[in-house]
Amino acid sequence: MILTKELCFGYDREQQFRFPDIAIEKKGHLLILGDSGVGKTTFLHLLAGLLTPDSGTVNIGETDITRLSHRKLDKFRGRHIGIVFQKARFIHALTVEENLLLIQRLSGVGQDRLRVRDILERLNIAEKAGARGANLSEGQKQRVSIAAALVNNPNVILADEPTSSLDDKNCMAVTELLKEQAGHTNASLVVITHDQRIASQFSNNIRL
Ligand SMILES: Nc1ncnc2c1ncn2[C@@H]1O[C@H](COP(=O)(O)OP(=O)(O)OP(=O)(O)O)[C@@H](O)[C@H]1O
Repeated sequence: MILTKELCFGYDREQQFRFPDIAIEKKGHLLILGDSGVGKTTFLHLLAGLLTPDSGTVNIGETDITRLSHRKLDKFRGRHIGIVFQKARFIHALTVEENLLLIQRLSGVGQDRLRVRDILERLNIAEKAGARGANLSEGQKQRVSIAAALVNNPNVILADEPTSSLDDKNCMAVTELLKEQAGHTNASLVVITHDQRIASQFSNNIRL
């Protein structure tokens, strides 16, 4: 579950953002639409605890993440928040499987090879487990990015423009996949985008 209240943030004094309150239950989805520059990524980074608000709260389950120390927040994020970045972020010297195992180890949950295999199979990229980043297509990189966000079974999945570089067919498939995976792990899903194509796939959406 994710709940925000009266979130305000400014990179400087000139431009202050005030975000709408959101409340998403387990297995709930929210699509956040908005034109370029309105603050979508900023909002997502506040939800992920990557930025600290000037005021307001972000509750994930019972925890107000705005009150955690940096160290506790890093640990909390690793265990409970999965972020699908627009561009896949992984270590190219390692294989897909090694990258996912590393994410598990760094988050302190312990390595679970079966979970890694399972998530790769569900995302239809199991045959790429031994491949390195440079040898993957854009669509495959996108799926690895989703696998990386989901490998620790997060309570909240935050996706930053997950479909912007995809064609119509893959765009629909990735959105469905995110919703399906969120349902599978009882997670709350927040997707931010300026991609109007996916608006109809979400019954719950707001515009910034
Ligand atoms: N690190 C930063 N320092 C200062 N200003 C920033 C920083 N990051 C973003 N901004 C500014 O904050 C505003 C909102 O940026 P943000 O990336 O949140 O928008 P967005 O809606 O996600 O845009 P886009 O759809 O183009 O990615 C922009 O005017 C941007 O220039």
